[in-house]
Amino acid sequence: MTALPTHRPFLDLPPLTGASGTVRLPGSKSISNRVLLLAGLAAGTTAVHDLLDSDDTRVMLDALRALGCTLRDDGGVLHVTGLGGRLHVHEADLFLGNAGTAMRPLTAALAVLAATQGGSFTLAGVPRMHERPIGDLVDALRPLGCQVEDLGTPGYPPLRLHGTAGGTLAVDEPIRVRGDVSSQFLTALLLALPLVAGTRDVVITVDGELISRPYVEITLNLLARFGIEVERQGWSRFTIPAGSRYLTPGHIHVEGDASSASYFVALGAIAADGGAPVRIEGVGLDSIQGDIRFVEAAQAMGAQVRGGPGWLSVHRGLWPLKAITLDCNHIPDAAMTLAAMALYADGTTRLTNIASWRVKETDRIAAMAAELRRVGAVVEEGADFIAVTPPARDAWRAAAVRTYDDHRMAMCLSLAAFNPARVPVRILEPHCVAKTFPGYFDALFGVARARPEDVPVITVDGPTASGKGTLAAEVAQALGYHLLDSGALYRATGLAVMDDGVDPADETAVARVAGLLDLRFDGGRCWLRGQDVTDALRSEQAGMMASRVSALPAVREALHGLQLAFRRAPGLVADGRDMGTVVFPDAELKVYLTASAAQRAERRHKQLISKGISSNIQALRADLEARDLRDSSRTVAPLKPAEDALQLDNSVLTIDESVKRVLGWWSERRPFGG
Ligand SMILES: Nc1ncnc2c1ncn2[C@@H]1O[C@H](COP(=O)(O)OP(=O)(O)O)[C@@H](O)[C@H]1O
Ligand SMILES: Nc1ccn([C@H]2C[C@H](O)[C@@H](COP(=O)(O)OP(=O)(O)O)O2)c(=O)n1
Repeated sequence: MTALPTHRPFLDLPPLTGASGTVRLPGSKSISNRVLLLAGLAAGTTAVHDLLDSDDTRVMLDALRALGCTLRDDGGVLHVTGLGGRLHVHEADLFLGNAGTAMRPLTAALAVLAATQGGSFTLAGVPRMHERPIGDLVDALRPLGCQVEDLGTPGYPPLRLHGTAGGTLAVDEPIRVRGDVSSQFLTALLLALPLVAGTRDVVITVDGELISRPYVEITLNLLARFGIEVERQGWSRFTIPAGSRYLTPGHIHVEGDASSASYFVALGAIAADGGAPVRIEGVGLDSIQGDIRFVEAAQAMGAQVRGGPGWLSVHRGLWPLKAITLDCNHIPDAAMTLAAMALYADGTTRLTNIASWRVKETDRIAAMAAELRRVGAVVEEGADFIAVTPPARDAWRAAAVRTYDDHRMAMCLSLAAFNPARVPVRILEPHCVAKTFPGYFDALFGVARARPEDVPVITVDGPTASGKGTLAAEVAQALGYHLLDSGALYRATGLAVMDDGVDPADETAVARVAGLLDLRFDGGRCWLRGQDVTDALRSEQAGMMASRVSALPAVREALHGLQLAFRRAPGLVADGRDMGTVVFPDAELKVYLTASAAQRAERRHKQLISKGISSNIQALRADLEARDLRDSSRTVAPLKPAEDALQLDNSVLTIDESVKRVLGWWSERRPFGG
């Protein structure tokens, strides 16, 4: 399962220039939550493969668990043992975050179950969820005899669903539901009403024009996988046949999220060339998700797309992209990505029939208009349309864009980083992507390229035990940047030299070892020639040996390219002795960190004790002073502050205070203000 992204207030994207390579998509949110509910209602155990791990699926899983379903994760396959249509738990308070795909169907299912088997359930979410309408669903449920109590504003969550055992529902007449605000109300009824289709057909009729039909198709498709063959007359009448029962298919595979694919289709159209396209795996032209038709819209704007079952391959065709006018009713979520592609079009792109955007995670029409204007676009918005005219080249602005706790805002706006003006983009509250795509930014940086000179670098140089490593790691973590512990490269060279029995004074031989260093950093551990050397690297012996071999010019030369390769989007924090003076002379911020020798000896002493290594503080101090002397008196790349470095003596500062100081300096240098 994917790790959730760290909550950080912002993530800065450097200007990006190209993209190529493969992205493996996480599972579809719409399919995941429907499958979970169906598996939870069915009898028996369903093995769910490739389930999306995200905020929205997590709240659904928590709800199923609270209702008495058994969930077992077996090496990435989730085994769900369902209720078999019988309530195991008759009272529960469920928190459903901002997941419409959990709130709507659970409301319908629990209303029906409480009304027939007795129970009391409250369903609540985050404040935004309490602004998202559910009245049309409640209006469909109440005439059946379901007791739905508004706990806040009528027509909006939170709700309480209750009833007494032995109740029956009035399902002889067709059940009417409005289809023109959200198709999720119809989906919710379709998923829940098989529970009461024992002895007679249950008919649902839709009032008004049904929007977002592709999502209803997903519902019908998945119901069929669970043994329920709904008969459909056009898009206005749906019949659940008498005797319908949820039957687990045993195993079910969740395909990749077609809406998530849209960002990478767009990326390919904007930034990949034919020789090295962006390949998307997990969803393909055979997808059951309506948003796969985003591909046609992207093609209309100029994307070159090939695809097959479970894959797509995209590169740039027309450039600039072609502005289009499109009715987006069939791709409500993915259409947002067209608004971002419009930044690179040859005129005004007009997306129409998108009124449903206004009742999603946020008012997406207003939010998109405001944020695209912030980067420099000219945007017109109406009740159900948005029209985007790209910024002229010199009108692009380095903007801090808001994301409104809306994953799609964050993912769409990241595409603004490909601007021709080479200005960076700051994404505020970027962790909102966890709603559907926790690894989005890693996936983006995995395929997107930046010019090295556009990738920001912060250097932290200074003597041993001044706290460089600690400070650099914390700053990198706060900014979401990569980390280069350059000392580790010299230490690893030292270890390899000792291993091979090479004379540390033989410059050519040591440089050869450095040039062939087989070193890998992974999950906070370090591997040398396939062996975990994380602890060995930190030994004082490795430090001393590193200090010796690092004085050899040929060794420094051999490690130079390796260090430069760490400069990758979104940014780098590099610690060492010569990061600011030699390796990254153009770094935007250079910090020279010092502390008194007494402080440093004491810190190292404590550090060693905490690792269970005994040491003598006097000897440590003598060693570190010897190392300072050698590091600063060598002829090549000696330890000294870069001319433009900011000095920070942290003798009397805590780690937190040092980190705050450096982040403060950094924010002053960024072009975003504040
Ligand atoms: N500002 C600070 N105040 C107190 N202790 C610190 C501070 N910065 C770092 N330390 C501690 O000092 C020790 C050495 O820090 P480290 O980051 O390993 O130094 P370096 O990379 O410069 O050799 C660590 O145990 C760390 O927790
Ligand atoms: N950029 C660098 C980093 C380290 N070195 C050398 C000099 C140092 O004494 C050793 C070990 O560095 P490291 O940063 O790991 O050591 P400390 O954690 O500061 O004790 O490597 C260097 O010459 N240039």
